[in-house]
Amino acid sequence: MPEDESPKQVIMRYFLSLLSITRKIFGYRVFLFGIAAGLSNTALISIINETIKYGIDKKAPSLLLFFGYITALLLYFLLQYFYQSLLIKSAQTLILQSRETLIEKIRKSNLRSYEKVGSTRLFVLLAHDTNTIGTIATLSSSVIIALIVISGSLIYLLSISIKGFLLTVGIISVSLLITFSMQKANIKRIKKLLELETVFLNFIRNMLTGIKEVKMDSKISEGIYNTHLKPYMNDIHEKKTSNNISQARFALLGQLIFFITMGFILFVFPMLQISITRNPAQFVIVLLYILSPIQMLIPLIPQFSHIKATMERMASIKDMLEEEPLSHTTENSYKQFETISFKDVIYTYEPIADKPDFRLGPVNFDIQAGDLIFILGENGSGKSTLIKVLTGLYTANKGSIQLDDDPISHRNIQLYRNLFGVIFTDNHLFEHLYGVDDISTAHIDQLIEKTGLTEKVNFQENRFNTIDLSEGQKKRIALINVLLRDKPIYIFDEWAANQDPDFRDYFYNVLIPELNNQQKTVIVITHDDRYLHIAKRLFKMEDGLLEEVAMAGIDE
Ligand SMILES: Nc1ncnc2c1ncn2[C@@H]1O[C@H](COP(=O)(O)OP(=O)(O)OP(=O)(O)O)[C@@H](O)[C@H]1O
Repeated sequence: MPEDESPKQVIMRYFLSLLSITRKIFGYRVFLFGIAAGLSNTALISIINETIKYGIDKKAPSLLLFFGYITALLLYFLLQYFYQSLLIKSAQTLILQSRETLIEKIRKSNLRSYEKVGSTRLFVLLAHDTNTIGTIATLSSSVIIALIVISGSLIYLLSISIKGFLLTVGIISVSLLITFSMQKANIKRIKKLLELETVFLNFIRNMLTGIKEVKMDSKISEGIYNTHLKPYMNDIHEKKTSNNISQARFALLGQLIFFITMGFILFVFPMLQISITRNPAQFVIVLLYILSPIQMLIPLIPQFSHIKATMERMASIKDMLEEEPLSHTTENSYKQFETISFKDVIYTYEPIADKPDFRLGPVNFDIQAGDLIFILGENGSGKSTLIKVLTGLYTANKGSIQLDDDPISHRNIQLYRNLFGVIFTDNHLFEHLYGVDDISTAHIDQLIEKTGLTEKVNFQENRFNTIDLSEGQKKRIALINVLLRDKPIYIFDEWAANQDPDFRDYFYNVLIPELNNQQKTVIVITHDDRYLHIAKRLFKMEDGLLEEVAMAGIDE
C-alpha cells in the first residue's frame, strides 16, 4: 500500500478495487441490476417527497403520482429480488470456486512446501476463510444499492436546494474520509488476528490429537491450557473486542455527523437566521432518507477490509505452495523400469534455530528392477528422508535422479511417483479404496485371509466395513490397500515394527519373497537385523550417507 497517498486517492483506490473485485466475480450484469434497483428506489423517494407537498397543501395527490408510486414499488421489489438472487448464486459459486482452486493447489503442491505452510492454516482457509470471501456478495450488493440511493437522492436534493446539496456532500465526504483513513491500520490488524487464530487453532488441534496424554496427566492438561490456550484465547478475545468496538464506532460516527447536521438545519441555522433551503421539511426528509444507506455503507467499509485481508492472506498462502504438474490419470505413468539412478543427490532441510541442519547425501546408488533391498540405520540417520526423495515427494537440492533414460524433474514427477506403492511409518488409512478400479472381491478376500483379518473385516461397497482396528491390524489393511494397486516398486518403512512375532515372520519369510518373485522391486526399511538374510542387497544409512554393505557373512 503506497505510503504517500492522499485521502482522496485512498477512497478512489478502495472504490475501484471493490468495483473490480465485484465485476470479476459477478460480471457486469450485477451493476445493471444494481443500478436499476437503486434508481427505482430513488424514484420512490422523489414520489413520496412530491406527494408530501400535496399533504402540506391539504390536497389529494394526483393519480399520476399514485400509479408512479405503485410502478416504482413493483419495479424496486422485483429488481431487488433478481439482484439478490444473482448475488446469492454468485456468492455460493465464489465459495465453491475458492475451495476448488485451493484444493487443486494443495493437490498440486510439493510436499515440502505443504509442510511449511502447515495443515491447520490450510484447514482454516478451506473451512472458514472461503466463507468470509463469499460475504463479498452481500457486501457488494449493499454497497452498490447504497451508492445509487445516495447519488439519486443527492441529484434530487440538488433540484431542491444547491446549498443543502453542498452541505450534504460535505458531510458524506467527511464521514467517508474519516472511515477510509482508518482502513490501512485495520487491514494490518485483521491480518494479525487471522494469523493469531491459526496459531490458536493449532494448539487446539494439538490438544485434541494428544487427548490421551492430556487426560492422563493433569499437569500436561493445565500446562497446555495455561501456557497456550488461555493466553491466546484472551489475546484474541481482547483484539477482536477492540476491533469490533472500533467497527461499531464507524457506524455511530456516520449517524452522529448526520444528526449534528440536522441539529444545525433544524435549530442553529433558523436561530442564526441562515436559510439553507426554502423548504427545510423536504430537505430533512431527503437527509433522513440518505441516512439509512450511509448507516449501511460506513460499517461495510471495515467489512470490506476484512475480506481484502482474507483474500490477501489466501493469495500469499497459495503462493507459498509450490506447484508441480498434477496427473489426473495414470495412463502415461511409467509402468516398468530397469534402473533408477541417484547421482550426487543432496537434500537439506531448512535450518531450525541454532541446530546444525541435517543433510542427506551426496547419495549415489542404482536400484535395478527386481531388487530386494533392506536399508538399516539408526534413528535420525535419514532413512525416511531418503525414501521421500526416492519417491519424488521431496525434490533434491542438488544432483539428479534418473529413471532409465529420463531425468526426473517437476515435469514427470507425478508419473514417476505412480511407480511406487509405499507404506510410510506414519501411514494414513483412508476409509475408502480410492482409485482402484475393477476390484476383484475374490482377490481382496484372499488378501484379507493372507493378512489374518478374516475374523475382523470384510470388504463391501468399495470400503472395508471398519478401520477401528489395532495399530498392527491397520498396518495390515494398509498392506492390502497397497498390494491391490499392483505397483512395480514397493517400499515398506518399518512396516513390521508393530506386528506380532508370527506375522512378522510371515511378512519377512513369505510375503516379501513372494512379492519379489513376482518381479516386484521391494525396499524394506528396518531396525530388525534378524531378517537381513532375506535381502538381496543391504544398505546402511549413517548421518545422511548411504553405504552398500556386502551380504556375505549375513546368516539366517
Ligand atoms: N520436517 C523436518 N524438518 C526439519 N528437519 C527434519 C524434518 N524431518 C526430519 N528432519 C531431520 O532429518 C533427520 C533424519 O530424519 P529421518 O526421519 O529421515 O530419519 P530416520 O532415519 O527415518 O529416523 P527413524 O529411524 O527415527 O524413523 C532428523 O535427524 C532430523 O534432524
